[in-house]
Amino acid sequence: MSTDTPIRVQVGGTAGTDPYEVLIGRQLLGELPGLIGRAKRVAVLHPEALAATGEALREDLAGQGYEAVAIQLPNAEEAKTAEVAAYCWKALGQTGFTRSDVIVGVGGGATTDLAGFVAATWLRGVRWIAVPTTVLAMVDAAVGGKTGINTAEGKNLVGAFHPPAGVLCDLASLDSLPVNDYVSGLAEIIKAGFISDPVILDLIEQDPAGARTPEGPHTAELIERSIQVKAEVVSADLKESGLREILNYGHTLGHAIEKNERYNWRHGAAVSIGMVFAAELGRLAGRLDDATADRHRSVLESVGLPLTYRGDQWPKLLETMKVDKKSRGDLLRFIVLDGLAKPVVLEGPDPAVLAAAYAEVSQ
Ligand SMILES: NC(=O)c1ccc[n+]([C@@H]2O[C@H](COP(=O)([O-])OP(=O)(O)OC[C@H]3O[C@@H](n4cnc5c(N)ncnc54)[C@H](O)[C@@H]3O)[C@@H](O)[C@H]2O)c1
Ligand SMILES: O=C(O)C(=O)C[C@@H](O)[C@H](O)[C@H](O)COP(=O)(O)O
Ligand SMILES: [Zn+2]
Repeated sequence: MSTDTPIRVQVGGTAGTDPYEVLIGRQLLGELPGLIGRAKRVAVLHPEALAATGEALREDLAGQGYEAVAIQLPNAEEAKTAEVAAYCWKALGQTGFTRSDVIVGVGGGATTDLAGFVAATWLRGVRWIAVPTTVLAMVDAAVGGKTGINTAEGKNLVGAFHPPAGVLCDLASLDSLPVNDYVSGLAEIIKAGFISDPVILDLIEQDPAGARTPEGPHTAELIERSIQVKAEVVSADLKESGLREILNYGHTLGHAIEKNERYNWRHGAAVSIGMVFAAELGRLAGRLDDATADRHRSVLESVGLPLTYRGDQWPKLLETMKVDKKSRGDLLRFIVLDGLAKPVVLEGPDPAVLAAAYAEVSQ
């Protein structure tokens, strides 16, 4: 991909939603003023790990005449709490942040989820721009307008649908990402492959080692294809009244594992195990063929993602899954595959089938 001209993917613009663009390329910060528009104040929310980036951006915006403040957040999931949101609300209040001002979230998915949530709740909604700096945030978290925080009872239990005004994916930011975080993002890329675009799986299988680094031969294509999948789905169903549930493939168990690990695991690692579980569930429910189910294990393992979790945790995980957002009353619902790229909802599976699927991923 030429990195001079960014790739532009349009999201939304249907069913009364405002359209916005996801830009993929390098040196994209020049696009920010156009997105910020006539705001007087800009709040740059960034994680501790990107303190220098956040401050440089604040200075740059201040130099352009904006009243710019930087708000530093804890790294990773520690940012996705009610306390951190309240800290941001206080900072915005002290800055005199109005409805015409703009929030910029620069960081991984935890940062963009929190920044978007603060934007959704401040004055009942202000504009925000996502500048994702991890693979996972580029291909998934920053696109689609799901924003939120975790509670002790579960992942993302509090939140709002509040799409950004634009998303700037600067591939250069991936150079500083630790390999574990890079690989975590591959889980969502692989998810996009299984639910919608199998070329993604072919590209990773051709060169799994290359897929683990930003220098890999297919990095830009993998990111772009995954963003296309996400963009198509959320454009058709922003508020998850149907189709959007397919993006939750692997997340029913994945989120329960994250809660069980007190949010100390990376999201992609938990979703990886969740996808192996969902594949086994699909197979045991008589829907998914053996080859596609087995392909989950091989492709996830080839890039270094985990496939198994502690067997003795099943009763707790099952309890947590009951408050998954796809549940309806007492009915557990899962996304499974009816075949490659054919996601469907499996409602109320037999508890024995669920336990048998978990036995296949338990250590
Ligand atoms: N809203 C959605 O649709 C959606 C979709 C998928 C995932 N998510 C959420 O995204 C979160 C996971 O996001 P993530 O995988 O990006 O993890 P993350 O945001 O926790 O980032 C991982 C770590 O990398 C640091 N970091 C970020 N960018 C960096 C860079 N360029 N160089 C060095 N360090 C950097 C972060 O500070 C953090 O410590 C989860 O909370 C998950 O629930 C949301
Ligand atoms: O965008 C979506 O919709 C997704 O389900 C994408 C997931 O990768 C993401 O982790 C999302 O935050 C999960 O949403 P939740 O509603 O299950 O919390
Ligand atoms: Zn996810």
